[in-house]
Amino acid sequence: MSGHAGLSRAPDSVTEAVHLVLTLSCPDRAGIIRTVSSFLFDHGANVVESQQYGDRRTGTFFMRVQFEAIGETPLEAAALRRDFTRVAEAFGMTWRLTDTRTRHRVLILVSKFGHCLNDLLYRASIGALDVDVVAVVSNHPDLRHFAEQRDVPFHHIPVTAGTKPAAERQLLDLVEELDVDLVVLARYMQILSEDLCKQWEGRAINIHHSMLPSFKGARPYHQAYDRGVKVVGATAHYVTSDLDEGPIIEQEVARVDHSMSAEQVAALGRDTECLALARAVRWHTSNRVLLDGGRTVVFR
Ligand SMILES: Nc1nc2c(c(=O)[nH]1)N[C@@H](CN(C=O)c1ccc(C(=O)N[C@@H](CCC(=O)O)C(=O)O)cc1)CN2
Repeated sequence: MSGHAGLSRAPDSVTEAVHLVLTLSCPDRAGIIRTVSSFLFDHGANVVESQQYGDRRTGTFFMRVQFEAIGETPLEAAALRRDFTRVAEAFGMTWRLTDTRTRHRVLILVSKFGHCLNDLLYRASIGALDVDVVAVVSNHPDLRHFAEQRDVPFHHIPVTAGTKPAAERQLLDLVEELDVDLVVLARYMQILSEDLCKQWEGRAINIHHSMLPSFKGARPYHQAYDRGVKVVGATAHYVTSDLDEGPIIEQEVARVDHSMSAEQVAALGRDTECLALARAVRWHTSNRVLLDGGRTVVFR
C-alpha cells in the first residue's frame, strides 16, 4: 500500500486537464489562505476549487485546493512539493499533494452479503466511481461470481479463530503485492486485528448497517426493528481497532414505519448502506476527506 505523501502512481494519460489537489491541516492562524493562494499563483497555478474550515473546537484549520496550470506550461508536481515543504514547515502543516488523474487501487473485502460489493463493482464499471478494483477478497466462496463476472480477481481467504493471524498475513501480502491504496470492508464480518488497523490507518473504510453510534455490534437491523425506530440507516467510517468507533465519513437514512416487517426494514437499510459506502469511497478517493481527531472534515 503506497503510503507516501505524494502522487501514488504516474497518470496514464496526458490529455486530461492536469488538476492537482493540495489538502492540508494545521493550527489555525491568520494568513494561511493568503500564503497558499500566493504560493500557487507564484508557481503558475490557477485555483479551480477551494474549500476551507476552521474547527473552533480544536483550533485546527483544514483546506482543500484543486488547481490547474495557467496557460500551456505544465505544473511540476515534484517542484511544487519541494517548494511547498518550506511553507508547510512554517505553518506546521500536515499535507498531501495528489493528481486527480491518478486512480486509487481498491481491494474490497466481503463475507456473504453482496449488495455493497455489487453496487461498488457496478459504479466502478460505469465510471461513477473513478477507481480500479484490483481484487475482491472474502472469507467465504459465495460471492466469487459477483467479482469474476466483472473480470475482477476473487481470492477466498477462509478465517477461523485459529487461522485469523495467518489469514491476515495473506491479506497483508496481497495488499502489498497489488499496491492497494484503499481497502473497503463491504459487509466483511471479521474483526481486524489492532496491528492490521494500524497498518491501514486512514486507508480502510467499513460500512456499518446502523446509524452509529446507535446499534453497534452484531445484527443492528434486528436491534433497530425491535426498538421500533422510524428511520433505519448506515454509516461509512474509517476502520480502527475500536469496533465501529472509527471516524465517520458518511451516513444515510430511510424512513420506516410500524407496518413494515424486519425484512422490509433490512431491505431499506441495505439501500442506505450502498449509498453511504459509495459516497465515502468517492470522497476518499477524491481526497475530500480529512481527519479531525476522531471526526472527519468532508469537503464534498
Ligand atoms: N477492527 C475492526 N474490524 C472491523 C470493524 C471495525 O470497525 N474495526 N468493522 C467490522 C464490521 N462489523 C460491523 O460493521 C462487524 C463485523 C464482525 C463482527 C464480529 O463479531 N465478527 C466475529 C466473527 C463473525 C463471523 O465469523 O461471522 C469475529 O470477528 O470474531 C462484528 C462487527 C469489520 N471489522
